[in-house]
Amino acid sequence: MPIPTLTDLGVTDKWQQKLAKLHIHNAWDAILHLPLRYEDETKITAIAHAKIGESVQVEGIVLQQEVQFRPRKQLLVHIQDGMGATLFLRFLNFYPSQQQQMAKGQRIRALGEIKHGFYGDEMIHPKIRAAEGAVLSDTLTPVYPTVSGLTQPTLRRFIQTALEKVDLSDTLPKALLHRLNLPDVAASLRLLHQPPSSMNSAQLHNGHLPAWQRLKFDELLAQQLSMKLAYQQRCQGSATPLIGNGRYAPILLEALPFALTAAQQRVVQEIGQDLQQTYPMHRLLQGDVGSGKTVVAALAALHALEAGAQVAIMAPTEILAEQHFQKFKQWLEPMGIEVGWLAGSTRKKAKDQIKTSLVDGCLRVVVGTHALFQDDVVFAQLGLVIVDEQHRFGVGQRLALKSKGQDVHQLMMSATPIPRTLAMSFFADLDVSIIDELPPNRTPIKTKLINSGRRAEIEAFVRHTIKQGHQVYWVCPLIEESETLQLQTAVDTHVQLQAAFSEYAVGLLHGRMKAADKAAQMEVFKANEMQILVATTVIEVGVDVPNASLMVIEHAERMGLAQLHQLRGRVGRGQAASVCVLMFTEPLSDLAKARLKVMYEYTDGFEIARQDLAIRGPGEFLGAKQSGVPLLRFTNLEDDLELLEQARDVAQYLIMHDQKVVETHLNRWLASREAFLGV
Ligand SMILES: Nc1ncnc2c1ncn2[C@@H]1O[C@H](COP(=O)(O)OP(=O)(O)OP(=O)(O)O)[C@@H](O)[C@H]1O
Repeated sequence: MPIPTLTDLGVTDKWQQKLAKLHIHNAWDAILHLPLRYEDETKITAIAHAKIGESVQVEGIVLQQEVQFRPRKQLLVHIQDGMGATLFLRFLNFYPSQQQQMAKGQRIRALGEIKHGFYGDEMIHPKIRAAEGAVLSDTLTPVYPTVSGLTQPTLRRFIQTALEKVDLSDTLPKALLHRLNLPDVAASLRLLHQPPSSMNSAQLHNGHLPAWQRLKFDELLAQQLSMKLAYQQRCQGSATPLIGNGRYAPILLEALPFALTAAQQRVVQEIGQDLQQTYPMHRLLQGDVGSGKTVVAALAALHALEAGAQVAIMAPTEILAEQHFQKFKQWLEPMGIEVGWLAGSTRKKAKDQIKTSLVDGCLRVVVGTHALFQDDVVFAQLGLVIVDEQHRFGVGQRLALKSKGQDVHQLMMSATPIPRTLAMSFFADLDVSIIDELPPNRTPIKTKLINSGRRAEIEAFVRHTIKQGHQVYWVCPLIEESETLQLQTAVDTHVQLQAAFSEYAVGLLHGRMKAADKAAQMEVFKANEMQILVATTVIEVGVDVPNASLMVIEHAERMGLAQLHQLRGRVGRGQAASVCVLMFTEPLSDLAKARLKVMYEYTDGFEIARQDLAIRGPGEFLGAKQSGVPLLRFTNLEDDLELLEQARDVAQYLIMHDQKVVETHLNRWLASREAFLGV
């Protein structure tokens, strides 16, 4: 049965516009609009028994009513219940009609929270009704999130009608629900919208309540089903299988100054197998900072090249793309493979040349930024796309890239470790390879938390580090003075450090510099012709200078965990013992303290990501808005891992054995635009 529209429910246009603001577009949306809290109008509480902080309904006769003008205009009503106890009702805004309703001698009911006031116990702005003829309701009264101009009774009426008109027969088989110990969906929804008076708010807001578990399960199941179907669809798609002939990869392995770690070997194999399939690879390569993803990407590229395909490597910033470009050139050109470069700042003539050689197929490998997505970049035979830091690219860009070559193989790399729960939930349509091992002989990075007042000590330590032959990053969060954020500018710091370290070369790198200037600074730093590099967070991702062993981060308290972890990962990449100094300025917020503590205690990216998730919640963690990652509405992934695992298994089972259930369940859940698809 189709889901009724709002018009079917008898909601007029005027109200539909209000409901749209609450993201309610049809009857199912209305049903999923769950109460914020509940009011108890099922009973009358004796004033003497009402506790401070409790929301109750009392009944009494008005003893006195008074409009006061100091300290501000307010209406004060004093009532007394049948047992002789009294209570004040206070209104800061009021109408003459209310004054009439609460005239002296009237018997009224007041519903609100009991507070301890100046005159004694009181309710502020309680809901008032005449006691005469009033009945007690059978169920708790839901209070919904609403918008101005849409009152609770009106909204309640719409939702009530929706509950009556929508076919709430269960989408899941009884036996399955029984096995999972979940209640039926209609009962669950009715319970949350109209709970019996025997329940209280705490019980109703407990996520472990069977009714909540059922909604969460349904939501997770719908998510898992649609991702699995997307995955199936991909597996039915066609892509050119890339069969490597072993011509290039062994040459690179031979030339590297190190042997691959076991983890690198494993993921290279996983990728190699994917590339040989007739459907497109969508693989996410995860590895902590410095775990050696670049060489894995290069081996994947060589595999595709051996099979005669073209390869595009894309990074989110020019500095990172440039670095990949240099590495790929260094590794591939000795084998006679030319590597092209295409970024926003590339001059038109050079761009045109690259484009021509991509379309005629002479150029087999190109590295660049999102400039690679432009419509006029056409490939003769694109077979593999490698996207670094994939979470930084919008979905739109990824799709644009997909359209470059019919169903090309895609390898996405991420140094932001995604905790298992999130990966399982949101990347169920991707295959994931994890490099869970760092190259050998790395000395763990030592993290020090130092108050910015102790700058002189830090400078002494910088000098000591340089004397040992190593280099230093000095990171400042902003480049310009901002009144609101009194952050020290990188430009100022550069001047200061130049003065303090006049015997050394001190460079500067910030986001407003031209790409070529940035690249030039990096080159000088890499060659150790510069000992200190003052930088904004442009160096956050991917910069690889193994000789740098000290990182100083100013105003670390202002940065997020993922960013700090990425920054810290710029050191500890060689064999020297590395140190990361997190400078902070007091006072510290609780959040800042929590973050700095995590940075001090953990170095493992996955553990930091887990902590980050716990501190910020999945929404912010994933940066849903930018990444377009769909979010769940009822489920809290940290608490509901078990449900997620069940939903995953059930989804797998249903897809194989019960198409009908899959269809009905998805039909219902996808009807809500604001459900997990979140778009
Ligand atoms: N198996 C290995 N043994 C020793 N060194 C390695 C190995 N693999 C990579 N390296 C070196 O480790 C450093 C880090 O590698 P790479 O830049 O690929 O890291 P990454 O995973 O891309 O990290 P990030 O996300 O921080 O950029 C590089 O200098 C690289 O040459």
